[in-house]
Amino acid sequence: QQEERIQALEKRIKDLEDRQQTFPEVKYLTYKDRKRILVTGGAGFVGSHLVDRLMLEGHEVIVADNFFTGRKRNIEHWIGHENFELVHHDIVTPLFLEVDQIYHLASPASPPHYMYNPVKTIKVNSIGTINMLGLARRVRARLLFSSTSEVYGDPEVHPQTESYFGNVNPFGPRSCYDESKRVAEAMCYAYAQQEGISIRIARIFNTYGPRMHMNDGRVVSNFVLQALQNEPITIYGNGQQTRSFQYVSDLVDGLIALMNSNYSKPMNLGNPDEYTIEQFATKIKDIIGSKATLEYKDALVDDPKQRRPDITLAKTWLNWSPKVTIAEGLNKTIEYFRNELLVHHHSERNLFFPKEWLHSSGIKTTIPKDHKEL
Ligand SMILES: O=c1ccn([C@@H]2O[C@H](COP(=O)(O)OP(=O)(O)O[C@H]3OC[C@@H](O)[C@H](O)[C@H]3O)[C@@H](O)[C@H]2O)c(=O)[nH]1
Repeated sequence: QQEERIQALEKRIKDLEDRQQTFPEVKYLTYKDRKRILVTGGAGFVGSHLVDRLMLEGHEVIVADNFFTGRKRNIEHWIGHENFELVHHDIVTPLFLEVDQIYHLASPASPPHYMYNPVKTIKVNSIGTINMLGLARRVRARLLFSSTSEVYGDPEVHPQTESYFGNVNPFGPRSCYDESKRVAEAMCYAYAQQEGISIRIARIFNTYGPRMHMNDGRVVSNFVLQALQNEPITIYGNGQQTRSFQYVSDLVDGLIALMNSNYSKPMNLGNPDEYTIEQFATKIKDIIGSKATLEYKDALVDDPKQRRPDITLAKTWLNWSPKVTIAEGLNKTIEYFRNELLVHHHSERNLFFPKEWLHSSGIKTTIPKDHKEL
């Protein structure tokens, strides 16, 4: 009987040991170099990739997220790490923290998500941004605002330069997003002028990659999931509208470079690699080798007809340009969604961690067991 009890205890100890969390090894920064950084929307698609990079670089990171579109599992590999903190918070109510930098990313970004609750979309970008600028003023932190290519609306200038004022419908289904992002840019300008706040504005163009939600509804995740399941690929309108797609790691490089630069006017961050939506559907279908057919649906109201960033400013000021080709980026994304489709139980995890980042900047790493190489 004693023997049995010892065996049971040994099993319990082993189970507990197996459950122990291991973290990717982060760089050590001294207190002089280590920053305390708030990432609003840090559990979202772009936010979580940014958090990975800031953590690996050795900073203290606080994520504030209301989990409207963000997910705990995007950042769960950092929960418990001494440099990391997750706050379940909706920034429409003020937040009092002591930080050096704020990456203000909180906002639904996919058209079906931001149109789902347009009042909330307006609130997060207006009241939420005022609250974050107020926080920046109180603690004298620098704030980077994640603006969007949608400030150009349905552009009549192509490619879009930062000096173009845009062609936005102020009264339509997209206006909750486009106009609230525009007013947020105006708020950043006003706070910089009136209160001396250090601000950065990234106008982010279409971005894709692992950790996009299965229900995201944007074109990349829709087409990849449809092609993988041999379901009809839904093209809105005639498919002749264009978009230019950047892989998420390029965007993260750009965001960090912009934050740490001395450039305080709006800057485009995107990949000028432009496709019609019809071409893009065929491309994804071919890479996957899918039998899916193309299905043409009604066009969306006010859907921009063309979009491509002019990235001269980012090249000049940040020495930044996108590195990941569409083939590389799509392969990683397709692999991620393939794994997502295999998950049937909560215990089957599909945690994505970008391993290539672990090997950059000489960071020595321990890779958590659950993380799948893509
Ligand atoms: O299933 C789909 C989804 C989308 N589309 C089309 O594909 C194009 C791209 O649509 P997405 O929904 O991916 O993204 P949009 O370009 O409309 O908006 C995006 O712009 C830049 C960012 O700020 C935001 O992430 C998002 O608002 C649109 O023309 C859309 O009509 C389809 O044809 N089929």
